[in-house]
Amino acid sequence: MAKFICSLGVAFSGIGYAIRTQSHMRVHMIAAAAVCGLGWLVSLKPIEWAVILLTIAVVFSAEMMNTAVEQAVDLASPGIHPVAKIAKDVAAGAVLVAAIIAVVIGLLIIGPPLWRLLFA
Ligand SMILES: Nc1ncnc2c1ncn2[C@@H]1O[C@H](COP(=O)(O)OP(=O)(O)OP(=O)(O)O)[C@@H](O)[C@H]1O
Repeated sequence: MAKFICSLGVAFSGIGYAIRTQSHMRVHMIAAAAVCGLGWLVSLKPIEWAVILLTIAVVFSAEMMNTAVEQAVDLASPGIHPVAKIAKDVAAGAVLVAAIIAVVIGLLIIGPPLWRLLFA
């Protein structure tokens, strides 16, 4: 049990580090809060909330994995190296893919009811 609590502690510490140091992480959090607010406004169904929350989790996780890759690469290769560049660029690409898909999912799920609420 103590080991589990310790693992939770280090995981929360990792989340805190990402929020404190990564401006993109804070942008994702603001976007997630805005999406949740809009979801509440249009009264999403439980399954729609599930998809939105899963999407938010994927984006947050991708950003945190990107941060982990950046730190590991800086530790392993403090100098400029083409392989270090590839590792960081691919990790950043993963965040971009997740963020683009998240925007598409948000538009598909929240777009139609929001449109009706505003213009119908
Ligand atoms: N050691 C390196 N060798 C070669 N290129 C690097 C190296 N470190 C960073 N780069 C290049 O600079 C880019 C930015 O790297 P950096 O570590 O500054 O990330 P960042 O801008 O802090 O990313 P984020 O904004 O997500 O935190 C990388 O995607 C890569 O193209």
